[in-house]
Amino acid sequence: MNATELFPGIWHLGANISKDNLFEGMWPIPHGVSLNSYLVEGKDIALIDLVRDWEDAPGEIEKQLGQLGVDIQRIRYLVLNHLEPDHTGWVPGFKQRNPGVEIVTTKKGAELVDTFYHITDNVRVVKTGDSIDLGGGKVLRFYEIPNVHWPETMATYEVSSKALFPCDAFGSFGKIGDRIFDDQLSEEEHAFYEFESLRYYANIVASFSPFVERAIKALEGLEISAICPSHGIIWRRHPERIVERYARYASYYKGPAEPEVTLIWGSMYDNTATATDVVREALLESGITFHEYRVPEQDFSHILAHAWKSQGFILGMPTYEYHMFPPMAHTIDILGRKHVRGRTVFWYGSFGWSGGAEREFNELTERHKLGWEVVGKADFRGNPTAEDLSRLKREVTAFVEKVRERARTSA
Ligand SMILES: Cc1cc2nc3c(=O)[nH]c(=O)nc-3n(C[C@H](O)[C@H](O)[C@H](O)COP(=O)(O)O)c2cc1C
Repeated sequence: MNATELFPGIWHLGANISKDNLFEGMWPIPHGVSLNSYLVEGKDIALIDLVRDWEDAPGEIEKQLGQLGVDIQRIRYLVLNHLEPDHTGWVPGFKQRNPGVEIVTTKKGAELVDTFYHITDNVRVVKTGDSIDLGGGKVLRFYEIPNVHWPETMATYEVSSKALFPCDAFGSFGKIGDRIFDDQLSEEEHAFYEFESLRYYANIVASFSPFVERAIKALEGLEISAICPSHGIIWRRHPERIVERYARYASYYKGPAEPEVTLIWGSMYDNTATATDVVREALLESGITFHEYRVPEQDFSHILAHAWKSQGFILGMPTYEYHMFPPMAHTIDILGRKHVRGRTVFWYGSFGWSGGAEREFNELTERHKLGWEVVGKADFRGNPTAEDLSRLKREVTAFVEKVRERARTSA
């Protein structure tokens, strides 16, 4: 990747992570992820957000600084919007190369700089409204946006260009190529990043949705010419597009979500699988958009993305050792941890003698306060009979109508 100029004196630097396959040690990134950093040059130079020593991202940044003829030691300010190590892991290495650099972060950010890197000297604490004049017409202004995604997070705004650097907010999975701007991408490429931003949102940011709404409100009065996140593409033609998208994703938290169904199921010996064939048939006949996942074969990162936008869930869960089939229990637990609330739900599944899946389902939904409306269930003993299957089909068809009623109308 090469350094790319966004505005006179403002550059995108960064690295693509493409070999490692897990983000935060758990989320698959089959299409990689970018770590974006930005250089603002006035009379003084500031670097906004850094990288972690991951697939030699620091080497990439150094190479790009070399392309711009900027010696690391000339960088006066290191702005840390967010202390998560993917953006800060290289801070100690950077500081070794440039001991005089001034770290700029929030009060909570300064605590975390100490906690993670044991650095306390040359740290400037800023709060909403504070600014740093770099000279040469470049001014950085700071806005705290706590909990998007950690408590210390802030966004940085460059006044002359009106560019916003919001770190994880408005970010996306998916590595970026040489064309890093929204106006350089085809509709097909946009569709790719749209799903990668939904998956990023559902995996990383979803739990903090009320804070996303607050942050969007706090930044509302700002005139923004470009949104330059720490992961993914840069929005300079239509910055409102990614803001509206994030606002919509955040609103799914309270529901209602889209008139779509996510079908998640597991089966040991195919009895629940046989029933799933009928569920799928009913969904296809109903014409509703649905997304099907079998666990544990398919990963919960993708499940979570589709679940986040679907108003309806259908869960196929057999009984296993007086509880639910563990991969299904794990998936529901993840949905609970990510606060996927207020959904319309139908479940089915096979048991051998006394059942047990239902009890665990109730425990999980109560523990996570999911507020799911369970509009139907169809459990059956062993291999489903023709009667079991025709009842299941009728119930799924009725469930789809309920989902359509409950879903947002402006889909
Ligand atoms: C390891 C194992 C544990 C099971 N534990 C229970 C149980 O606790 N209670 C029960 O009613 N059935 C139990 N069963 C029976 C299954 O629920 C039953 O075979 C069911 O049809 C499995 O659905 P599937 O074919 O979709 O995997 C168990 C089956 C297996 C293989």
